[in-house]
Amino acid sequence: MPGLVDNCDAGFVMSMPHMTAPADGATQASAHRVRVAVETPQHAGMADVLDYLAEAELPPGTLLRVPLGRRELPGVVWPGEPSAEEAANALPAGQLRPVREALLALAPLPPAWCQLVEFTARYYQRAIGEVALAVLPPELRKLDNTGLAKRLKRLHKQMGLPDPDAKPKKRRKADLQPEPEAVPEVPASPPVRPALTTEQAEVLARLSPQFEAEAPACHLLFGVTGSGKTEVYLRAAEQALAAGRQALVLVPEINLTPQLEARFAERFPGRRLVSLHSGLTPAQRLQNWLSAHEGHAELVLGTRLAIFCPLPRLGLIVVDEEHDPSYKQQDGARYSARDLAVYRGKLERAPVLLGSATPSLETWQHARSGRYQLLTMAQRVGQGALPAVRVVDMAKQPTPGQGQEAPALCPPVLAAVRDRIERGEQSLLFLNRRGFAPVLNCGACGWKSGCPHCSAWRVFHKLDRTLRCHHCGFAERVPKACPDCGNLDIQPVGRGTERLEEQIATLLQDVERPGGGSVRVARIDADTTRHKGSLEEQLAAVHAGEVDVLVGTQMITKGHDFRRVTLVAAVNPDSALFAADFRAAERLFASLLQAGGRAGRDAEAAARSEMWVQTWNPQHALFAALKAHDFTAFAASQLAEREMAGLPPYSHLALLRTEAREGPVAEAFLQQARDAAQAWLKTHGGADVMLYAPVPPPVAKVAGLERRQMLIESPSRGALQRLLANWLPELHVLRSSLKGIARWAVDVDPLSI
Ligand SMILES: Nc1ncnc2c1ncn2[C@@H]1O[C@H](COP(=O)(O)OP(=O)(O)OP(=O)(O)O)[C@@H](O)[C@H]1O
Ligand SMILES: [Zn+2]
Repeated sequence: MPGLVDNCDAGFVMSMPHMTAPADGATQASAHRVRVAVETPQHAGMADVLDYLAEAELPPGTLLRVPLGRRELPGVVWPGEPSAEEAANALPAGQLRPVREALLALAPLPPAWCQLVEFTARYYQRAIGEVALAVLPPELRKLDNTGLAKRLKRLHKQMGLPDPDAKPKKRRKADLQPEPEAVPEVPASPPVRPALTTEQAEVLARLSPQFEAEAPACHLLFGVTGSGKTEVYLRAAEQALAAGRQALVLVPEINLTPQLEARFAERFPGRRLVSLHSGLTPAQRLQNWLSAHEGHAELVLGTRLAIFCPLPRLGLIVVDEEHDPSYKQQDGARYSARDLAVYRGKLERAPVLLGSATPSLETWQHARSGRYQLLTMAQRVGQGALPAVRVVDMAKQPTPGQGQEAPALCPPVLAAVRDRIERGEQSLLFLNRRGFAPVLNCGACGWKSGCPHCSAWRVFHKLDRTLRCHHCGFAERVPKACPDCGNLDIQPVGRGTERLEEQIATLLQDVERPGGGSVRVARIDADTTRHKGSLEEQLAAVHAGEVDVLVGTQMITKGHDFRRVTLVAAVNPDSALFAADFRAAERLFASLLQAGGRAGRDAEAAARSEMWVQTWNPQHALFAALKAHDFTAFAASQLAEREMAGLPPYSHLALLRTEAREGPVAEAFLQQARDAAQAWLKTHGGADVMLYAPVPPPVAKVAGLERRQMLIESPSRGALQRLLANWLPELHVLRSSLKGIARWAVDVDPLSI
């Protein structure tokens, strides 16, 4: 296979666009050769660090604009020497094209940033240039020196800093380290800090020395819901800041950033805090990123993309809810921000704090083996008890009449909700499925609302009367009659949050609130929160007690510190129990425990707080662990199963996915890829790497393309990585030899298979 790769490279070298005679004509003897990471088209099989000529020596990390073919692209001067092979293939200076513009207004990206990007590219099997450019703020890639200087000027003005123009540009080259920050003025009244609980104090006592350690460790803060993990993050950040360093705090979802931002802003008045997530305007995102990169921002809060934010004085990385699947990027370089946080902490000698009440089994395993330090908080703050978990056997509930659907809530759960309303407390109903009904059905001919482009049903959304595919987005107005037989009576089957909200309002219409008036039911999910600020508004109404029953998807079960909720009900968790995916149980347990964790956070109401689970499988071991709030027991049983089955964390996985118009074409691609891999393994000794047969994923067709995937597994991460690095370049060639392959991609450490 290496032979094939070499040939392929050679073939492309001949037609490499940047190799054509220098159109720009400039090849002065005084020019300097620079290695530049650019986004080369992947299918071209080109190297992604290319040589160019610059008028002056440019420090690694300098952002530039370079010509590639007929285009002009952003690039980054890449550190390190070319490999022997690259050096042998290097072009004579006379054939190199000159750099168009070096963006010297921006301080070079730090070496640690380049190293993080390079590691990401290697590990997730992408090109360096692709990763480097993809993780920069999109706005930055468009700017030239003038535009950049303007942004920096604006930033400095906002921050009350001296005008950057006042300083000579030379600073950039002479002094790559940003200048130390002046300590901002601290306002007269310091913020109120609660006295630490015993457990918080113990955890922080163990964490403290890490801020001075030569090689700080990675920690798992394993704290039950409501144990006050956020307070630990705040105190840890305080220490980092006191040492003159910057703190990076990651949260899984954008919707968790505003409340965290508020808590940090309140605790750190006068300190510079910025957020980084995809919900910001491009200009805001650039501004915040610049502030972090220049070393002004002391606290950076963000979602997974923030892991790539350059921080010259990084002194702490917190990953809240570290188990959350949102930390895994789902396209391009499919990186795990949680895993990169661990790498980055080591690289930049910053302590890492992973927090969760239900750690991922990978992290849990590392904590048990001593690779991570385990910090435990088993008690809720201030006498708060965890809610009593009640598992309802749905098989024992009254059966609905012929042709009727069972009510959304069975009698005991409904009674419990009524109780809460009568006491003026809140209930939270958790259903992880949005829309009104997952499918419409014609009773006369059996027509169902399938998506014409996907192997999936289209979901009925009642509010705008559409049928919407949640896979490809295809939407149409709901038909008045069955498209096949004309029957007027087409019925929704199953239940999403929209329908649940409606049914709950009906079920509770005879209930009177203590203050008078009818019950107030609200819903929060991706559909009700599309507009900027709407989520905050809706959450504020819940916190203010203007809602009696809140219906929602997992959006409402994560992280929120609801003080009035004393009942949480999981309306229909069963579907996840039998999902084919090996992580389904782990994920369900985490989401139920998180959901339950929203109840009884107020000590005064904790004793009467409950979590109800409606299930047809009450005997499932997962519910026993949930009842006992026993993550440890659940993890032990899951780990035993994983070990037997040779699944993570006992093995390492990669998933090769491909899409084509025709299923057999996709299969043929994977089959040939598999043969090639096996041939490589045979000659290079990779007996411990296992290649499975290509299979369709659970939803096999999306947007008109057939999907197939192939699992690669090995107990050795190194062996798996070696195979991928040698094998994937060949797939670019294979793809061009097969007609009809739309795309292929590899997912290293996939979340689901
Ligand atoms: N030492 C303390 N004294 C008093 N109140 C505290 C203390 N620490 C935390 N709290 C309060 O306890 C509540 C729960 O804390 P927090 O939200 O940090 O819990 P958590 O562990 O992050 O929970 P979850 O995993 O559910 O998000 C918050 O209202 C917080 O203000
Ligand atoms: Zn579709």
